[in-house]
Amino acid sequence: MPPKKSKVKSHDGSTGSAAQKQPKYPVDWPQLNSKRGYHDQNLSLHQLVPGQIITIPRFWDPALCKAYLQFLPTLPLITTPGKPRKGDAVRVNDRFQIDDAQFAEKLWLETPLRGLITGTGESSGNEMSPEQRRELFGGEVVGLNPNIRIYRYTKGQFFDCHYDDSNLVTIPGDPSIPARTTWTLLLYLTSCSGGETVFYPSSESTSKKNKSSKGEAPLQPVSIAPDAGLALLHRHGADCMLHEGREVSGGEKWVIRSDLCVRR
Ligand SMILES: O=C(O)CCC(=O)C(=O)O
Ligand SMILES: [Fe+2]
Repeated sequence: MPPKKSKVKSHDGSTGSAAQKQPKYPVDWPQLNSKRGYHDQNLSLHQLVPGQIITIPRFWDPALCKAYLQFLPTLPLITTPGKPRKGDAVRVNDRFQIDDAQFAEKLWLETPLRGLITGTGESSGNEMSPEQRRELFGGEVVGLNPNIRIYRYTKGQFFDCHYDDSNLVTIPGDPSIPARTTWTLLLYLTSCSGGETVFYPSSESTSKKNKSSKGEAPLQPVSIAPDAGLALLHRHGADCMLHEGREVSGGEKWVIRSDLCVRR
């Protein structure tokens, strides 16, 4: 059953909350090049809902997930303050948020992500022209949002239905790049019970991209179960699908969140 849509759209609260201050120290993230490396993994983009949801199974290997799962609990995660800001979705989890352009760049350059997104490193399928890639990702993808979020959901925690906003960001460098976020990146580090990320397609959000038309049977929710190493990308901003992170019923769900950025 799709959730009731409230009159006011809830947002992901990604522009930051006054209740959560930015840490001022550099974070010593574990190295991204795990022993097994990425090159022999036959990674590719899977368009689960064309133009809306893409998955990359086995994006991170088990050793890399493990290294991060040992490190991330040492960060000062903050349990959701009781009341969301007006217009923000109810999110009940533990979160660490930081503007870390260096780490965002590493995630972009030192993993297969750039190759997969720009088409220079894809090993199978998805032969797309540069124009098709621009159309799909909303422009020339130049990197990831420096705003990195780490989520931990334990039993009973969830992220209620919302839409993710597109934000204007600057990717530092020489020269720096003015950019806009177009797709959300969620990287799951664990598998767990419950905790699925569920999307509720509407004919408006999919008709342009998915050729569904009015009068067809109601579109079914699309559910993605957290799976260690799986990356999920979904379009956000004006064409974002309503979605939620369902309640975790067993184990822990750990996620690294950033966004694809296009040049503006
Ligand atoms: O944790 C999830 O499954 C969803 C997270 C999400 O929707 C968000 O970060 O905006
Ligand atoms: Fe979201």
